[in-house]
Parts: sequence; C-alpha cells; structure tokens
Amino acid sequence: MTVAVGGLGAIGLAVAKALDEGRLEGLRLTAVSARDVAKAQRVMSGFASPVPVVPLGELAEHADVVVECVPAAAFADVAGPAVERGRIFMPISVGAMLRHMDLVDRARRTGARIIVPTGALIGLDAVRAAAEGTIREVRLVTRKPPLGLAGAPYLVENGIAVEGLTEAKRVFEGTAREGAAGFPANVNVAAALSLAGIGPDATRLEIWADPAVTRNMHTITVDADSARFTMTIENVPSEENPKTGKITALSVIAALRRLTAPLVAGT
Ligand SMILES: NC(=O)C1=CN([C@@H]2O[C@H](COP(=O)(O)OP(=O)(O)OC[C@H]3O[C@@H](n4cnc5c(N)ncnc54)[C@H](OP(=O)(O)O)[C@@H]3O)[C@@H](O)[C@H]2O)C=CC1
Ligand SMILES: O=C([O-])CC(=O)C(=O)O
Repeated sequence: MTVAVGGLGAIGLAVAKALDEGRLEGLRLTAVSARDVAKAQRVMSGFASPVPVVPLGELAEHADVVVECVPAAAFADVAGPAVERGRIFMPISVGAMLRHMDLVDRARRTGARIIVPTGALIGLDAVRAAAEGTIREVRLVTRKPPLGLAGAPYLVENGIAVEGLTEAKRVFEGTAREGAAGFPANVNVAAALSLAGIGPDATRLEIWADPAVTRNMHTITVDADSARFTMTIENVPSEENPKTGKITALSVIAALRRLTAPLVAGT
C-alpha cells in the first residue's frame, strides 16, 4: 500500500521517517505536504527515497492511505479529498473530526475508511469492546502543565489565567464536544475517546492546569455492564512540540502497521 503524510511536524515527520526507513512491511511513502516546502525538502534530503511535496488537497491523488498530521485549522483540506477519492483516511487532529462528521456519510458513499488512531490516549480497545454492550459512563480527566494550555480559546474567552499557578486548577468541566471546541490543540484525546465509546455529547471531560506535572496525563474511567475500568497514561512530551506526547506518532505507526500485518493483536 502507498501512504501520503500531511504535515511534517512532531507527528508527521516521525511517521514519514518510519515509512522511509522501510520499518512498515508492505507500506511505502509516496508524498508529503508541508507549509514550508523548502524546509520539507531539506528534511527529506536525509531520506533514503525523498518523495514529492504536494498541496494538502492533492495527497489523496498519490496514495491509498492519507495520514493527517497538520494543525486542526488545516484538517478539512486533507480530509475532504481523501474521503471523496475513497482512500483510507487516518486523522490525528481528532477534535476537528468532530466538526466534520459528515465525512462518515461521504465515506459510506465513496468506500473510504476513516481510521482514528488511539493517539496520545490509552485503552480505546477496551472502550470499543465495552461499547458493544451497554456503557453507563465515560469520563476523561486531563492534567497538563499550565503552559501547554495557555492561549486555548476557552481560557481566553472566559478570562481564565493559567500563568503563575502554584496549585492545580480545574479550568474546564463539560462534554468532549465542548472541550474539543474550546481547546482545539489540547484534547484530541477526548474526541478519540468519544468516537470509540458513547459519543461526544455523552463523554464527560475535565481539564486541569497543574504546575506540579511535567507530562500530559490522561485518566479514563469507564462504567459498563461488562466491566469497570480506570487507566492513566503519562505522556513524555516530544522534543519538536512539547504539547504533543511522543507516543502519538508511535500510535499512528502502529495503526498503519496493522493495515498490512498478517497478525494483529488488540480489538
Ligand atoms: N490524536 C492525538 O492524540 C493527538 C493529536 N495531536 C494533534 O495532531 C496535530 C499535529 O500535531 P504535531 O505534529 O504535534 O504538530 P506540529 O505543529 O509539530 O506540526 C504540524 C505540521 O503541519 C504543518 N502544516 C501547517 N499548516 C500546513 C498546511 N497548510 N499544509 C501543509 N502542512 C502544514 C506544519 O508545517 P510548518 O512546520 O512549516 O509550520 C507542521 O510541520 C495537531 O492538530 C495536534 O493537536 C497532537 C497530539 C495528540
Ligand atoms: O497528551 C498529548 O500528547 C496531547 C493531547 O492531550 C491531545 O492532543 O489530545
């Protein structure tokens, strides 16, 4: 299968490198997109097989699988053409996906498939299994260093300051949909959890700005007729973008690997 990657930042570059290095059996990188084309070409000069840098809307013309790794604002430029051409579309700006759920109906029509990786979160296999039965409650508590949240539209609109905090402060409580809208660069994990489980309006989210933590921490709690579980992940920030946990790119790589692997484990 051929793969195109939109965005060569913290996540996209790691994914493109894994493909270029031949670490994903049966998958080959054929195109990338970047805002700064000259920078992308410089970065790829170290690749075994550099590929064309094309506009986001053209990625789908170059590959069977289109991976979106751009800021939320550019999500639709990648997503629309990929789904329209019937590709496998892998979004990572999952908060933006919630505002474009019409893509699911379009995918049904074109034969495209939208595969949302677990990303920076944990346990979506168990959430999906539980959702085949009856789930009573899904809750996510996200705890981040205050600077990782600074500038989020919800904080700005509500005059909530996170600078100079000496103790943890709960800055948001609401639904995953409201959280994804108010914190577009921060809680993609809440959006992914909601899509795996009971949807963005029923999934509850709390966001804490906590000066005592150096990692992005996410705890999910699920109460279902089949099981009750609580899981926490503590994400090491990536060097390129401290808002993004290192495990996010690895999750995308693992999700790509299962597209062609002869054996896959996990739901
Ligand atoms: N699902 C999850 O669990 C997680 C999701 N995310 C989300 O994933 C997305 C990517 O994150 P991350 O890799 O850390 O972000 P970065 O900011 O590190 O990288 C984004 C890249 O997109 C490029 N870009 C921006 N605009 C365009 C455009 N119009 N055309 C082509 N390329 C463009 C930028 O180029 P340039 O460098 O030239 O500006 C940059 O290289 C974000 O939306 C983030 O919120 C993050 C963490 C976890
Ligand atoms: O924890 C992370 O790496 C990033 C995060 O919360 C998100 O974007 O949802």
